[in-house]
Amino acid sequence: MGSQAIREWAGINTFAPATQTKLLELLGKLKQENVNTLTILVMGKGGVGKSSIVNSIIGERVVAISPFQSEGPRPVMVSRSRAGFTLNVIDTPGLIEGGYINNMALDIIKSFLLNKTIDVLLYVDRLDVYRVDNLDKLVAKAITDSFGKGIWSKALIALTHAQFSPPDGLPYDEFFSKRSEALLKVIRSGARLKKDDSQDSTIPVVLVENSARCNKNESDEKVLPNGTAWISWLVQTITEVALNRSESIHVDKKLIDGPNPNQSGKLWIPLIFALQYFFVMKPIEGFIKNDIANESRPSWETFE
Ligand SMILES: Nc1nc2c(ncn2[C@@H]2O[C@H](COP(=O)(O)OP(=O)(O)OP(=O)(O)O)[C@@H](O)[C@H]2O)c(=O)[nH]1
Repeated sequence: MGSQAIREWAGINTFAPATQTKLLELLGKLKQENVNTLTILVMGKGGVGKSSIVNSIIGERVVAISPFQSEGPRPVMVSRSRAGFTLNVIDTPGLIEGGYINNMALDIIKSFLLNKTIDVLLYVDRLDVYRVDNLDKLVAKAITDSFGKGIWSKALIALTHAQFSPPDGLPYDEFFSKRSEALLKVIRSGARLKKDDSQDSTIPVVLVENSARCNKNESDEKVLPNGTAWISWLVQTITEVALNRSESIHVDKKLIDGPNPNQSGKLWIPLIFALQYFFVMKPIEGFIKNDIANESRPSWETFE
């Protein structure tokens, strides 16, 4: 954002009064803990609702939404301030292109994030999906390879299209819990999180309905089919993740470049030389010495 003045977070005024009260209370809680800036990185596959969720949080149409791939330039950071608190939300391009990890997008995201600190990773996917597959695993792996396992301690998952009726009369909360479990399992596996890893235990999952046709309760708050006011729930969970004991992720050159494969290969060179010396050179040397010792001397070398 350079030296540009950060715009006032006016979009908060578009929320229902009850939601506004809750959000201001959460901002107060963050400030109480000396958190005056919060940077949220939004990532996920294409078309899952990443840009829509950015608009939903900011309360304005700040990034372009498209049923096809968004045309707007991304990554893009949207910053808003309110009562001395600054919120930065970074929207990123989808991580999958034609069935593969979009490594170019990943590189662009990494360079964009250089010298920034990620306080929360908002991993976005859809609720109305019945299976997880290898691509989900690859996305989780790509994120871990880029920012380290620690990023999952600062992560939460948002499932969009939450105003959806599960098939075959399956209860809504049951479908939600099955979908979350399946996604968490594949993410853990892709991110190589082990049972005793601190990142593993608590990746919260929240539901989001970005559609303008989202149902509202009597207080005019946008609600899920189970009655939960989701904007407050989302911001509350973001606040909890931001305030958890794990460190935010500072993206520096070392993190972006990762371990240099040439460098790590070089560590083996002295060992290989040592092994060669003891197991190849030494035996050959011994063999030659032995051979010389055993060699019967030619007659012309013998002085009588
Ligand atoms: N019904 C419904 N539609 C949604 C929701 N979130 C996003 N959409 C729609 O899904 C489409 C894709 O949304 P985007 O926000 O552009 O998704 P994205 O993840 O940024 O997509 P990429 O640009 O491909 O990375 C748009 O047509 C949105 O209107 C949601 O919660 N409910």
